[in-house]
Amino acid sequence: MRSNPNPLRYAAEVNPSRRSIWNMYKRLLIHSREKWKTMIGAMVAIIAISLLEFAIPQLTAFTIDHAIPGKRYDQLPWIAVGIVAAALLLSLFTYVSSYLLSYVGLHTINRLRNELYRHIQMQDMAFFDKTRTGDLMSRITGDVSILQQLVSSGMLQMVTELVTFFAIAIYMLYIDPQLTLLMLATFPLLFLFTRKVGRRMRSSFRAVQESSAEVNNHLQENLSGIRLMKAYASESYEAERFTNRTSRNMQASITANRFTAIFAPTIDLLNYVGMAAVLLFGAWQVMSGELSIGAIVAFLAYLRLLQNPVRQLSRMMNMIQQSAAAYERIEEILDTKPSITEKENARPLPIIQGSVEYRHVDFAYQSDVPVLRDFHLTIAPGTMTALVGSSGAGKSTVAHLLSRFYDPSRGTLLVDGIDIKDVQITSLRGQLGIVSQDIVLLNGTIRDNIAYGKPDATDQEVEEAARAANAHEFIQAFPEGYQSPVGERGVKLSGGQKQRLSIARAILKNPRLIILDEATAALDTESEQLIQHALSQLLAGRTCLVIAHRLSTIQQADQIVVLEKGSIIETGTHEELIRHQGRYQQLYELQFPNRHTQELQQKEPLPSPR
Ligand SMILES: Nc1ncnc2c1ncn2[C@@H]1O[C@H](COP(=O)(O)OP(=O)(O)OP(=O)(O)O)[C@@H](O)[C@H]1O
Repeated sequence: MRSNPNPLRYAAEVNPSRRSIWNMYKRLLIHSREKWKTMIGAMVAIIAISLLEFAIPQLTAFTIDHAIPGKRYDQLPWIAVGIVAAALLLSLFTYVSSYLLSYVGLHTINRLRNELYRHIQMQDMAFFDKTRTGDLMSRITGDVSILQQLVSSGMLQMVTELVTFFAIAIYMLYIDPQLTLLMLATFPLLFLFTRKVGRRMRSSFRAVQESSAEVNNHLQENLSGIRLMKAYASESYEAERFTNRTSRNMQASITANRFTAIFAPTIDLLNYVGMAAVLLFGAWQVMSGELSIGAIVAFLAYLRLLQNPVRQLSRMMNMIQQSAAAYERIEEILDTKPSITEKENARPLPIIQGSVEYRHVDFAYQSDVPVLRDFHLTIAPGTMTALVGSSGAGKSTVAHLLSRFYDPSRGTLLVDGIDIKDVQITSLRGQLGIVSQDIVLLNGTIRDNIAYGKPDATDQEVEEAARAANAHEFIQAFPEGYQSPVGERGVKLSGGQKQRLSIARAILKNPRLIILDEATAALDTESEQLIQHALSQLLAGRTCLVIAHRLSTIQQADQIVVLEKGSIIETGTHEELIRHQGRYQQLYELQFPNRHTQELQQKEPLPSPR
């Protein structure tokens, strides 16, 4: 099998990319495109805010330069009304822009989160083999939420600050180019400083997010395996491991905060240097009569307005870098392409009869460790084939290939003579029923769980399937019957009851092909009989591939395939293989010492196994 071309990277390998901030904005814009009208509304409000912020100092300058020297008492009320009106409009537009941008932001983030979820779902099993659930969860929840913070409040602020900055800078250049250039002289330094610290900041934020994903992983694994932890009384051991992880997370946060803490005072310092220069030079110009007092007061007010966005932007740097680090982790998933994909011209698999052929199949999970070698097997429609062999021989792998969870590295797999790589994956899996020993019950009612493969099933169909699977009686015994909740917070079911539910689920789906991963755990005789009866209902007339752990249940199989180290070493019926006295007979002897073997040996020898 091909190894995943783009496995997710981890902290140590991370080198923050220069492009990720732009990529982040690009993707956010793509997702916000749909709401362009709202964005235009918000932009109009932002421009209005900038104009109003610009108008207020103008009124101050007018008061100082004209109203006061000319003793124009009549103008004072108008100036006051003007300032209050401008302030009212400013509040109104701030509210409008803030609401509209947060609306767009939340919408954008929602779309991004859904895109990410869909992309994760599309990944092949090799991706899930390599990636830890806690890590994926922290990317979908934690990292996306960090971006949410940027989009909902930060983007508004950034756009407002940038518009204000340019509007004021242009106006000031027009009023007094010398003074403005003097003031702007510190800005290249600011830019260089931001760039240098920004990248280091991002990798430290990245480390924070990686370590918090580790904390998530620990929680996810521990809480879902709480019984194991309690059974082995490993609480203090796990608590210590948890403390180590949270400490690493804390250390990473401390480092990241150090950068944040250096940042703001440095920006302030550079701002004050600029201000001192303006003040000295401006005062000198006033003294020499080149500039009015009103102009210098207004200029200083603009300077504050100009420095504000810079100060805000520098504070936001923290948020931007944190978001860029989060975005890098999101992008890694979005850039991961599944290796199991449909061909462009894939067609739906027609309703099948159920013949299966593995044609000289080789397979490896990791390219240097072969798992199946030249595996060749033909299964006739409506028959039962059992796979037996030592643990790790490759039995489950044979079944995984049929579900197209993985693709063979060589050879082909045909269903009804059609290469499964040529058909749409959903149409293949739609005709396949899997009854596995680790039964997954989802949060929902018993009915939802049975109807999982056929959501439009009627109540009658659900009940028929449950009856066929010997599950109806115990379901009825619950106070809420089919509507009883199951899953983490639902009714508690025994192992045998869960198995019967999963058989009912498969019966309702009515597939032509069944993969049955037999339970290893022995059940009590009554449950065993109920399950065997349910299974016989399920298997009747269908093609069935059984991964057999207990040889008692497969003696009626049409063919038994003995696998060792990924190759078939014997094939035949139960009787044929017992007579052959090979590996199957050994396995059988191990499970049932002295049973049948002697009896069969006394009969006429059967033809040799194929
Ligand atoms: N997802 C995986 N990634 C890497 N190696 C795997 C993976 N799944 C199985 N293997 C390896 O492939 C080999 C065959 O595994 P498989 O599960 O098919 O054996 P099995 O015969 O079904 O075993 P068992 O009877 O114990 O369930 C084993 O060596 C196993 O370690």
